Amino acid sequence: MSFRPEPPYTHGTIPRSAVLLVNLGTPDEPTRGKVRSYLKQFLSDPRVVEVPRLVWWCILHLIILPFRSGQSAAKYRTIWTRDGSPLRVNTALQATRLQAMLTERGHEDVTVAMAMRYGSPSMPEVLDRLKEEGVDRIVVLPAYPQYSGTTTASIWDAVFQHYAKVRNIPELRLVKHYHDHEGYIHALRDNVLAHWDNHGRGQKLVMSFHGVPKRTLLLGDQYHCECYKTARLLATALDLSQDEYMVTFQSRFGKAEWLQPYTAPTVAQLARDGLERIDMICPGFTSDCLETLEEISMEVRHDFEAAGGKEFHYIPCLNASPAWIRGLAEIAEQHLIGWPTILTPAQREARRIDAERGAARAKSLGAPN
Ligand SMILES: C=CC1=C(C)c2cc3[nH]c(cc4nc(cc5[nH]c(cc1n2)c(C)c5CCC(=O)O)C(CCC(=O)O)=C4C)c(C)c3C=C
Ligand SMILES: [Fe+2]
Ligand SMILES: [Fe+2]
Repeated sequence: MSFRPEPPYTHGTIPRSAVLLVNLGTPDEPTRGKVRSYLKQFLSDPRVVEVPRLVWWCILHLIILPFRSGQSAAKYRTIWTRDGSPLRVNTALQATRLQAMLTERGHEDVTVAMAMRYGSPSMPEVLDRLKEEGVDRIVVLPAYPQYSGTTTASIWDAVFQHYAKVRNIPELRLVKHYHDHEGYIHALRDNVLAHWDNHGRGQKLVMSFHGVPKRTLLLGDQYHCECYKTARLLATALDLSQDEYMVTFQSRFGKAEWLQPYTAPTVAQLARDGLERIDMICPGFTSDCLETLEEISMEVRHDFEAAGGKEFHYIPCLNASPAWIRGLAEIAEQHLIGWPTILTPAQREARRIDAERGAARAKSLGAPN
């Protein structure tokens, strides 16, 4: 086996640290072809679908991809923005703002980058770029507050698969979860309070999390418990009693049982029970995406109204809200601890000389200015 080529090693360079924000991924365009290739990569991941590979290959290629790609593309078209998929736009903005926030907090020697587990910018592409930039310490920060084998662990798989082909591996720290982190809970609370200030308050706050097969819970995945802990902490921060909020699970895929209660039928039942107004928040998604903007804010809204509900309020995700960027900076700082992210004057001077040397080397190799 041969390893990937390494950039030349120079004695005395100060390695940089990086925070890599990783989200799920999204198609490049809302077309059948692009959605198909995205779904193919996503749904071929054995962490996401735990069905024997040969059986699943047939189901995926003969049923799911031919039928779902066009249907999903049509849904993506309803949420697409001028700048592209909301998930990618929001994640990119979070990375830019996190970079600024960390610099403001004194961490001048940290690069913030973002990558997608499926699709682009891909993890191998971004990890290679960080190496070229002289990064030798990386905090991998998944966009998922709650740990799940289907999501967080799959990001780690991608990290390990990439570095299995690399000779000089950077120092790595993997953030497992932050479902109960103060910065995260406070940012959620601020979001809800801001919504209530502007639009008044509903009779119930429904907290909808992405579902996973129930089997994964029975086999030891802690995701379900972490969703409930987030919900409890948010309810406490908002001073809600038990009957003022509830937890549901959305986005069921396939015929197997997933975590219950399912969001859509539950919300319809609330309307039939006489609730006129509900507020919905999706705390497990840190960026708005297809699952929040289309499934919740369009489909579930329709289900609630069709069952007699009057007012359905969707509270947007944290996205790049100042409170959440502060929360992300605090989470990143806790994992950057001990790494030289704040330079001494001597290191700053050494870094300047490094940069000059790098520019001179690039010039001698004929790189444009
Ligand atoms: C097939 C099984 C799936 C599991 C298990 C699953 C878990 C899971 N997903 C997210 C977050 C997101 N999922 C998104 C889209 C999406 N999810 C699945 C399937 C599973 N997810 C599919 C097939 C799709 C694609 C859309 C569709 O065809 O329905 C997204 C949005 C992506 C976007 O482009 O906007 C997110 C985010 C979590 C957090 C999770 C488990 C905890
Ligand atoms: Fe999903
Ligand atoms: Fe549990």
